Amino acid sequence: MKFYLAPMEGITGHIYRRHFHELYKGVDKYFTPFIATNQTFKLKNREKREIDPKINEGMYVVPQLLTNNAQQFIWYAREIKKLGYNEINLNVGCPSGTVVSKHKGAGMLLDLEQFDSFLDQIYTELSEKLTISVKTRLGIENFDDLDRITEIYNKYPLNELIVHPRTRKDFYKNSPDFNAFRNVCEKANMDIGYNGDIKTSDDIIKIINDYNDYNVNSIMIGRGILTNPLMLENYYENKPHNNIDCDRLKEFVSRLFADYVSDYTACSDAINRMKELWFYILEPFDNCKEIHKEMKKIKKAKDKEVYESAINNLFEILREIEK
Ligand SMILES: Cc1cc2nc3c(=O)[nH]c(=O)nc-3n(C[C@H](O)[C@H](O)[C@H](O)COP(=O)(O)O)c2cc1C
Repeated sequence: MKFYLAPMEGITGHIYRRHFHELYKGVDKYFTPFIATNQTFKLKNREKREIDPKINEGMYVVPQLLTNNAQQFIWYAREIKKLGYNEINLNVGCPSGTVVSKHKGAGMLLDLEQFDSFLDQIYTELSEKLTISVKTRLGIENFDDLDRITEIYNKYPLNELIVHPRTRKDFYKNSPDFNAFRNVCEKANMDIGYNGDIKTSDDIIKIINDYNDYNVNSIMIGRGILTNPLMLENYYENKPHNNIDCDRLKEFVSRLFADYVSDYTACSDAINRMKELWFYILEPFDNCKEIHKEMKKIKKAKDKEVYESAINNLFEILREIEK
C-alpha cells in the first residue's frame, strides 16, 4: 500500500511538505494544494514556487489543477511537464460554493456530458508522456450518478482514481460512504486510491483488509497526518496512534513557523497559518482544560512573543501527557 499526503489549500504547501519530509517518514507522494488555471495562461509567482523542482527536490510531488477548461488544463500540464513532473492530478472534489458554481472541482460532476468531453479533449490533445490522476467525489447531492461517473472514468487511461466517497453536499460532514466506494472498486478498471477520515492505524488496516480483492493501491491522508504527523510511522512500527514524539513535533512546528514568518510580510499572517494547523494537532486533546487555555492564547496571539510563550506552555503540558 502506498500513502499519499492529501492536498490541503492553505496548509500542505511547499513549506509544510519540505519540513514534513525532512522530519517524518511514510509518505510516498505529496499532492500540492490546487492550482486554479486561468485564461491568462500564466503561473502566478506563488504557484511557481509551489511547483519549483528545486523546492520539491527529493520528494515525489504531484501538482494538482483545478479547472474545467481543457485548453487551460493542457497549457498548464505542458508547463508542469517542462519542469520535470510526470504526473498531474485533476481536482474533481472541491465542494466550495464559488468553485462548484463554476462547474469546477466537484462541480464538474454537475454536467457529466461536459465532463466526459473535457476528459476526451485533454486525452486527445495531450500527446506528451504525462500521467493524469484524478481525485474525485462521487456525486453532487447523492450517489445516483455513480455508475455513469465510473463509466466515464473507465473510458480514459487514468493513472489512478483517488476516491473521496462523499458527495459535494456532504462537504466534510457525515461519514464516507463505503458502499459507494465498493461500487466504484467493483466497476473501475484502473488503480484506485482511497481518501477520507483515515485517522488511525486501525483505519488503514480496515481499508487494506476490506478492499484486498480490488485494485486499491493507495491511501491518501489529510487531517489524520495534520493531527499527528507521526501517524504513518506509528502504523509501520506498530505503535499506538496517540504516540506523538513531542521533541520532533516541536522541531516541526518551530521550523514551519520560522519559514512562514520569513515568507509573509506580517508576523500575524504566519501566526494565522499556524493556528489552522494547531486546530488539527490539538483536536485529540479537546477535553483537556489546560490545553484549552493555551489554545485560547494561541487563538488570540497577534505577535511572536505571545504565540511562542503559548507554544512553550503547550509543549510542557503535552510532555506531561506523553509520560
Ligand atoms: C482546509 C482544507 C483544504 C483542502 N484543500 C484541498 C485542495 O487543495 N485540493 C483537494 O483536492 N482537496 C482539498 N481538500 C480535501 C482534502 O484533500 C481531503 O480530501 C479531505 O480532507 C478528506 O481527507 P481526510 O479525511 O484524510 O482529511 C482540502 C480539505 C481541507 C479541510
